[in-house]
Amino acid sequence: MDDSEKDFNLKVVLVSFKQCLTDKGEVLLDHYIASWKGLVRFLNSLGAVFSFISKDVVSKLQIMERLRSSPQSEHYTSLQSMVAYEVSNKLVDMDHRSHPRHPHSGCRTVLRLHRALHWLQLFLDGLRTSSEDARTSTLCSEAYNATLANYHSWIVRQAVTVAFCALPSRKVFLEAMNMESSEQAVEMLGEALPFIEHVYDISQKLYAEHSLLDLP
Ligand SMILES: CCCCCCCC/C=C\CCCCCCCC(=O)N[C@@H](COP(=O)(O)O)[C@H](O)/C=C/CCCCCCCCCCCCC
Repeated sequence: MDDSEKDFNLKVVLVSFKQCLTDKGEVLLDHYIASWKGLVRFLNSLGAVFSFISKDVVSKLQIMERLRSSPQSEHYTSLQSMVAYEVSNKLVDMDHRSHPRHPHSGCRTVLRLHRALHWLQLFLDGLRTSSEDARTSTLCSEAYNATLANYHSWIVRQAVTVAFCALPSRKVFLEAMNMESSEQAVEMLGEALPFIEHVYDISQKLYAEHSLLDLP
């Protein structure tokens, strides 16, 4: 793991998902983007084998940041306002088209990150509940096969499987969280996971209500 990440505090990143949520159950995009930027920073610390993943996430975050700084930025303060604006203005490609008219809509872009958040939720819970000798590649694969793999091509799935082999041990992962001990790291995961789950569940319900879960 890259030494420059020694000051990386994953707790700040994971708990930052709590800041995404308002009392009214909105998911704020600025905090959502910031949380993902923190995850990318951790991903980059794992080495170049994950760069193809990191580049994809960064490209999606750049799309969202462009929308947040555009003349329409007021419509992109939350996932809820984004969905309402893009759906009502027909800015979302709702079916499988060979030449999408809105390949970089916020709804489509966030959906990819939303699916990845489900992977993260399952992976972190696996890390939290698994035995000390559990293989992180297995934890990652199980979470991936239950989530993102359903939306990826064969070639992406193969590349991901190879990348998983480069993952550090569970012990190294927990140490990377810069907590006092593995036990405290596991405890922190237990504190942070509900926030991630809540963001995921609200987003899932929002997308399902607007039939956006299968955007091409
Ligand atoms: C103490 C534990 C801390 C764990 C923190 C982990 C931080 C992980 C950071 C990011 C997670 C992965 C994000 C993956 C986003 C994938 C988005 C996606 O599905 N993109 C595809 C679809 O986009 P469009 O083409 O439709 O625009 C894209 O086609 C695929 C790109 C290739 C990358 C996909 C790989 C997914 C791997 C998921 C497992 C990541 C393992 C990271 C190792 C911890």
